[in-house]
Amino acid sequence: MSLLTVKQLTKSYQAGKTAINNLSFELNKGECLGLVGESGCGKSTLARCLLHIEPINSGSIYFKNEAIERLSERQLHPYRKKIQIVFQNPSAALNPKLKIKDSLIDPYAQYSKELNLSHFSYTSKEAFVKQLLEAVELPPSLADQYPHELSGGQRQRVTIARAISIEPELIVLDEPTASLDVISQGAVLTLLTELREVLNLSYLFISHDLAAVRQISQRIMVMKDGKLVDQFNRDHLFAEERHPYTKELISFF
Ligand SMILES: Nc1ncnc2c1ncn2[C@@H]1O[C@H](COP(=O)(O)OP(=O)(O)OP(=O)(O)O)[C@@H](O)[C@H]1O
Repeated sequence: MSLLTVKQLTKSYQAGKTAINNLSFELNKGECLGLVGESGCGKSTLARCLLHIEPINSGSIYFKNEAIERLSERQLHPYRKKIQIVFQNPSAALNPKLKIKDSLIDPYAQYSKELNLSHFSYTSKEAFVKQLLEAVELPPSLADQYPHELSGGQRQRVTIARAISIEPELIVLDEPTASLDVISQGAVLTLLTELREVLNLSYLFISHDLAAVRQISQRIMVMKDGKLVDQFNRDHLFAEERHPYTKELISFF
């Protein structure tokens, strides 16, 4: 079943730059769909358009067959809790003045009246935060610490915990491991894979790093200059019919 369908999406910036050019794809429920391409090809613009952080010029975005690209902020409200995003830089995503427990509770506090959680359960703030920290394999003692007291990898786990706290259906992961060292990267990718299975999540995993995309995704899309140039199952990455640009990315492995 298609969870997210994008049809002929185009986004130009005022400066005249076409960042996304007639892009179409489908993301199926339960899958991790990878999007790879070099810096400046339009990956983050796509993430921002999907989340309505940027307006689009033309095209359609369907979430479970409902067109969401022209919805007002009020109409979008129910979708905001179903689609979460994790950004590259966890330091920018966490308020430095808030303790980890207060950042973690924020989405739940916002949507508590509409939520029907099946994996997590809310009995008290402390207990809920403990469950979230456990889910991302962090010690409960971090709840009372501030972001600057955590490592980069721990901070990214906190932003992941926050994204999963309201049990969304789709998470857009925009370069979530790019700011981490290789060991933390691998551990976060493994964690994301486990969480997808346990929480029945779907991911759009965006990265310039083909190795990371290959590790976590079932299907892979390749983007160049705002266009999709290739799309295939992970097992077909090294197939002869790959686009020359995909082969170029493989050569950097
Ligand atoms: N706010 C903006 N105003 C004008 N042009 C922009 C804006 N944001 C992005 N662009 C341009 O749109 C193109 C796509 O940028 P985008 O950030 O989406 O690429 P990216 O693939 O995510 O790159 P990176 O991995 O470096 O973040 C680039 O040419 C960029 O300069």
